[in-house]
Order: sequence, then structure tokens, then C-alpha cells
Amino acid sequence: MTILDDIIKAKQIEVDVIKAQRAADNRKRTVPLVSFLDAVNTQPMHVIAEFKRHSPSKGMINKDVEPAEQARIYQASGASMISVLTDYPYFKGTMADLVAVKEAVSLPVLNKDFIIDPVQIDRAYQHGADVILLIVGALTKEQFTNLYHYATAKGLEVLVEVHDETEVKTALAVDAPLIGINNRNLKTFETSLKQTEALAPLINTEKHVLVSESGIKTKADVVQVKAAGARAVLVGETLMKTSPEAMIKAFTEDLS
Ligand SMILES: O=P(O)(O)OC[C@@H](O)[C@@H](O)c1c[nH]c2ccccc12
Repeated sequence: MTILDDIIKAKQIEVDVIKAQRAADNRKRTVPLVSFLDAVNTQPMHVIAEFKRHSPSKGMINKDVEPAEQARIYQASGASMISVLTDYPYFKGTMADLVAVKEAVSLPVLNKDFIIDPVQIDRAYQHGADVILLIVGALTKEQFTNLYHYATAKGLEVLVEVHDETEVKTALAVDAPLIGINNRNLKTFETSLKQTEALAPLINTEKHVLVSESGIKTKADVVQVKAAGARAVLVGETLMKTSPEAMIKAFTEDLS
């Protein structure tokens, strides 16, 4: 059993709970949908800044920061989207974090979770997500395709996460406009920016917006993945641990 298997097993139980509570929680979305893709051509490199308290590989990253406050800092520093982890068992995130962040910023908000069922997409939509993550490696091809179309039909944008060649093919089969290469292997936690360099050539980066995810720590890292074709970086730990203002500024300036 890998950690990803464990997470997905726990998710199945969570999905059953969401289904059981669905009748009681019929909240309506009250906030506007904000597009990430519409603004993507405005600058050469975007930072998707993540609110990440805890992770299975690093343990507690930062238990003290408030999601709304951190999101305001991310937005003021030049981030283009805020990612909020809502998995509790492994990342100590909640849907309340997502709601707080959406209320605090005008940027698009990405709901980062392990989505295996349409009820989680309904829940993300209701709680104000603009973009959801689908992890191809956690789903069968059929499951992924169904969830992808379910989300886009609701007007959500989808960040399609891939980690190998077969998964890239699955993302391209639905012509996903937003593809994230996860530099971290969710089965072993091994993290290398070489993953972005290895898989980017399989993707037409003029047509698909490529995001390099995980393990981004320095400006040199950003320059490296940009050279491979990335138009955005998804950064969690680095921004939760050090001054996010200086980091986001450095990651977005002086690039062409
Ligand atoms: O903290 P990092 O190394 O900057 O990584 C951020 C983000 O890419 C990572 O949190 C992530 C990428 N894909 C995921 C899927 C599930 C949970 C988390 C993730």
C-alpha cells in the first residue's frame, strides 16, 4: 500500500459521509466564478500560492497562520491564484479554510483535494471554488474523464495533475487546457524538477497551460521549469515557511 492508496481509501469513507449529509447541507453558491485561464496571458510566469498547514511527507509545516490572512498576503504579493488544501486526515485542511480564503481575495481559488466522486465537485462548487484539482494517477481513465466533464459542465476550471507519460496522454485525450506536472511522486514522495523537464516535451505548451507543481524553492527553480515550458508554478511549503512577499515577487519579476 502506498500513501496515495491510503489517502484514497480514507477519501472513500469521506465521500460516504458527504453523501449521507448532502440533504442537510444544501448551501447555494453565493460568490462569483473567477477564471484563472482568462488571465493567463497577462504575464510570463504565474505563482499559484498554496495554503498548506501540514503534509504527510513534511509533517507540520505551519500551524499558526490563518488562511484568510495568508491568502491576503499572497494576493498582495502578486500571486495569480490561491490553492487551498481541504483534505483533513493528511493535510489538516478544511472546507472552512476554502470559504475563508474565497471571502478574503478576488483571485481565483483552487480547491486542492483528492477528488474521486462528483459529490466532492458539488461541494467544491458550493463552497466557492473556481478551479478544482483532478489527480489522474488516483483515478481510472474512465473515472477521470467523467469527473473532468462533470466539473467543466458546472463552469469550473480543472487543473489536471499528471506524473508520467500515460497520465499526460489521458490529460491530452480530454484536451485539458490546464495541465500540472507534479514533481513529487505521490507514491514515494520523491521530488525532482526533472519531472517537469521530462514530461513537458509531450505537451504543446502554446495550446495547454503548463503548471510545474511541488518542490519549487528558489528563483533558479522557477527559471528552470520556465525554460521547460511552464507558465505557472504551484508553491506550498516554501511560501508557508518563509516570507511569501519576497518569494512571490522574486518568482514573478524579471522574466520574459
Ligand atoms: O509544498 P510544495 O512542495 O511547494 O508543493 C505544493 C503542491 O504542489 C503540493 O501540495 C501538491 C501537488 N499535488 C498535490 C496533490 C495533493 C496534495 C498536495 C499536492
